[in-house]
Amino acid sequence: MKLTIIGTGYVGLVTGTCFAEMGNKVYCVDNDLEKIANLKNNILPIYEPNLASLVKSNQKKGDLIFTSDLKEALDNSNIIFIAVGTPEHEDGSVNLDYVYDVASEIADVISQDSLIVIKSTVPVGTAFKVKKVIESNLNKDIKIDIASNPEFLKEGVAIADCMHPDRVIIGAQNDEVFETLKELYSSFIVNSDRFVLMDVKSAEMSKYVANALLATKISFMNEIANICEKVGANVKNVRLGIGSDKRIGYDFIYAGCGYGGSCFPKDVKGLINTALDNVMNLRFWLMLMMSMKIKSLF
Ligand SMILES: NC(=O)c1ccc[n+]([C@@H]2O[C@H](COP(=O)([O-])OP(=O)(O)OC[C@H]3O[C@@H](n4cnc5c(N)ncnc54)[C@H](O)[C@@H]3O)[C@@H](O)[C@H]2O)c1
Ligand SMILES: O=c1ccn([C@@H]2O[C@H](COP(=O)(O)OP(=O)(O)O[C@H]3O[C@H](CO)[C@@H](O)[C@H](O)[C@H]3O)[C@@H](O)[C@H]2O)c(=O)[nH]1
Repeated sequence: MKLTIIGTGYVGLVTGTCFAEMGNKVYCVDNDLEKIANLKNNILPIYEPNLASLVKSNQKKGDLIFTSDLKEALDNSNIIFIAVGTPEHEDGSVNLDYVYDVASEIADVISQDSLIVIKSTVPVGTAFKVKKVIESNLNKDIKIDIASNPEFLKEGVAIADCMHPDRVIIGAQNDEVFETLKELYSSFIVNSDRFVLMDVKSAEMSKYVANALLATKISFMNEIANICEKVGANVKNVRLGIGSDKRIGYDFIYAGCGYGGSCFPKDVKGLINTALDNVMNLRFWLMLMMSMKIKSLF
């Protein structure tokens, strides 16, 4: 298959390279000219075991193309992944500027019917907004399909996570899109049970909920570690004791100094903001309505 990945950062570079290794032709686009120039010379912005050799061999074969020319990429592929950053604003809400900039840039240069796949971690509803931005800026008659395909790789074991995923979540609106993405991922997944197909919004939500639940496990264990220290118990033994219950599991209950990483802090805040924007406001609105009703009785 012929693909474009827009945003050649941690996620874009790793997934683009893995797709190329599986026999696809992949255009990795970035607007950071220095990053692209370096990648063309096999100079990588990150270290991941095995990544450098895969980049080198696939670039040599011509299956992995680094470019800043979005038009060249889109003219040659009709599955387009968006993998740009979604950092946090100061108030903890998600900064979607990079995502929407890419949507406008796609509309400017796209020349054929395409499937746009959102791989960046984005708040629920963003994929449909991206589709709207593209469609409202198009000046040609082009069909756009949209899908959500959140990424779950961990830094340090990114290639292994990408090549052997626990699951691949695909959120889409029609069977054709499900089939296209299942075919693309079929070389990573032999067991078809590991495809989780759903609607677009549930896929977007799943990514935040997974990170928030993992972060909750760690935070809970950190609190337990404090108590263990006070009472003379060893949290490492407690981890072994509770992890053997498969409903709890051994992973993500290692106590430490508090979770960090590039995603947990911002994604937990992202989910809180979604709740505040939706559920909390709704609660406020209902309370206001009720108090107005009570007032009207007197
Ligand atoms: N890093 C991780 O471990 C990880 C794992 C899973 C999901 N995610 C999510 O994936 C997304 C990407 O994360 P990342 O860590 O790869 O980010 P990153 O900052 O490493 O990479 C983003 C890239 O996008 C490029 N970019 C920005 N605007 C562009 C544009 N208009 N055109 C072309 N390129 C553009 C930047 O130059 C940069 O190279 C985020 O939503 C993140 O939350 C990250
Ligand atoms: O038992 C644990 C596991 C992790 N951590 C901490 O949690 C953070 C995140 O660790 P890890 O998950 O290994 O790294 P990330 O690369 O940040 O990956 C997380 O964030 C990514 C971005 O969303 C997701 O794709 C991954 O599935 C998710 O694990 C780090 O500060 C770890 O030290 C602990 O304290 N205890």
